[in-house]
Amino acid sequence: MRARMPGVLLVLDGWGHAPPAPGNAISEAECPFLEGLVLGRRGVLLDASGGAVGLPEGTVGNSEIGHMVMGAGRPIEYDSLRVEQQVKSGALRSHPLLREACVRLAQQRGTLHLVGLISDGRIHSDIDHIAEVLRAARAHALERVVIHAITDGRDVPDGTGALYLSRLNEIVKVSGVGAVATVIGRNFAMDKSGADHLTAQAALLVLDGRAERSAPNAEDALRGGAPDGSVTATVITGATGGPAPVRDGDAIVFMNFRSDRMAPLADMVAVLLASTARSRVRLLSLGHYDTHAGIPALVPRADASGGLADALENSEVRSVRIAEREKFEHVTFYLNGRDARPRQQEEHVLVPPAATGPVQDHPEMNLRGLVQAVIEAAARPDVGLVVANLANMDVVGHTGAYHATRKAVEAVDRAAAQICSTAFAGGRWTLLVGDHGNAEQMLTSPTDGAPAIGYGGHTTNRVPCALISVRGERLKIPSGGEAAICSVGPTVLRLLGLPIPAAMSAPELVDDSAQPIRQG
Ligand SMILES: O=C(O)[C@@H](CO)OP(=O)(O)O
Ligand SMILES: [Mn+2]
Ligand SMILES: [Mn+2]
Repeated sequence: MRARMPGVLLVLDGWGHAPPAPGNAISEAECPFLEGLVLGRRGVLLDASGGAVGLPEGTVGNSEIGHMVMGAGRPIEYDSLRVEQQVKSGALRSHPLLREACVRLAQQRGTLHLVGLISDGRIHSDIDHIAEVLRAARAHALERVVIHAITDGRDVPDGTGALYLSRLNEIVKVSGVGAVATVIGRNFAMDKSGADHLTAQAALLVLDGRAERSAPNAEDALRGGAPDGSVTATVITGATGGPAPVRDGDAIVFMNFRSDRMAPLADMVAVLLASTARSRVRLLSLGHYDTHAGIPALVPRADASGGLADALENSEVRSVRIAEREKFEHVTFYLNGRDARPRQQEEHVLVPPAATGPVQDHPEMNLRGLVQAVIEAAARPDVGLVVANLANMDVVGHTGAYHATRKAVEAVDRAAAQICSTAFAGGRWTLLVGDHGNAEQMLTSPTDGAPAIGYGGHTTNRVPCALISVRGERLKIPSGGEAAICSVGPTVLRLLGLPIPAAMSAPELVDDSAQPIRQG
């Protein structure tokens, strides 16, 4: 079926809104098109963080929850919220799978290994969850518990790694059990680019204590001057008295609640264990991981089905999903409610990278290729909806490189303007929205009163959402005064002229009073 009113959904990744200020790479960039959308009457501001989308209150948004709730048309309890609920209720500590693992370890004097990102960025992990599992280990009187610490510097300011490792040592001291056995940066342990040699360094460190260097304690592992995310594999000799290789019968708990960046390591660990006669090692993960290994999760995922993808499929409306590598899963798997089933009416275009090397050296990434793909798809009369993610403000923003991020904003501005005008000329509406803030705030104070330092992470700021419509409709915030990016799914369906499923409880944002849509 052809959509009566075809359109384009552009997710401008990391497009948040904040008042003009130093460190606001958007207000300080030359971006007349985006600025006009926000300042003019075409746009509204939407919540993209905390409880409004299904995250714990006060938590910054992220690309997974952002795309998921846009597609689902309602807030979805994110993994971090579910873990937090289980911590509060005590259910995590007494979880049957954890209990079973601990009982076995206690009987056989095995070692519990915890592998996790050590920060409170709360995008992939929270250091407090480690404290909770250590309490469980203590309750079972486990003698050997070791922590394989992954240093962050992306979800929290770079350079704070040592602070978090000393906080971890405090947690260990208070819980009376555990020791940090190894340290490695997230750029190795949580690589998801498919660079197996990076993942392997982390896997061999965890499994066999294999590393080129050692340090007497965790904080000393950071003394080499590398960014926190790039700390090379280090064995800690002090507390554990040398490496703590995984023996058959041990248990490993992956402590990140988010899957995407931990799944490659978890999978490699599973394969290496099986090939080295350690198949009785119990593997568990805090949240559900999309692995081949099928690792049991302590906290199951929330259902995000019944959203945009199902509605498009049911109405037989064709959509084309377009992104560069970094955000490809977001416009497909996550937008579809973490559902990888192929759909007949859906086409995917993976835009290849334009250049190699540090992204801050080519902040425009491959916007040229992406714009071309969007324009080609939008020209096809059989395509009802084109969805594309313009990743630059997030991907370049994460480097913390301010000047490059401004360039990224300017490149996105030009690309979005070109797409909108071409779509408009072809009779299509375009809805533009951020999935969470990033580029609008690139300074932060790590502790109250401390001077601001550079920061490339996500924010809790609201995000702009704007409509360029052929029929002249505008967006409105429903009475009550607030809306979140969960409204994107129903708004897209409304603009396409399709029925909105009951599961999408968020209000659509099309303002009838400005330009009534003739039904039928
Ligand atoms: O890169 C990532 O893993 C996170 C930040 O840690 O960002 P996003 O949610 O945009 O993927
Ligand atoms: Mn994002
Ligand atoms: Mn990001």
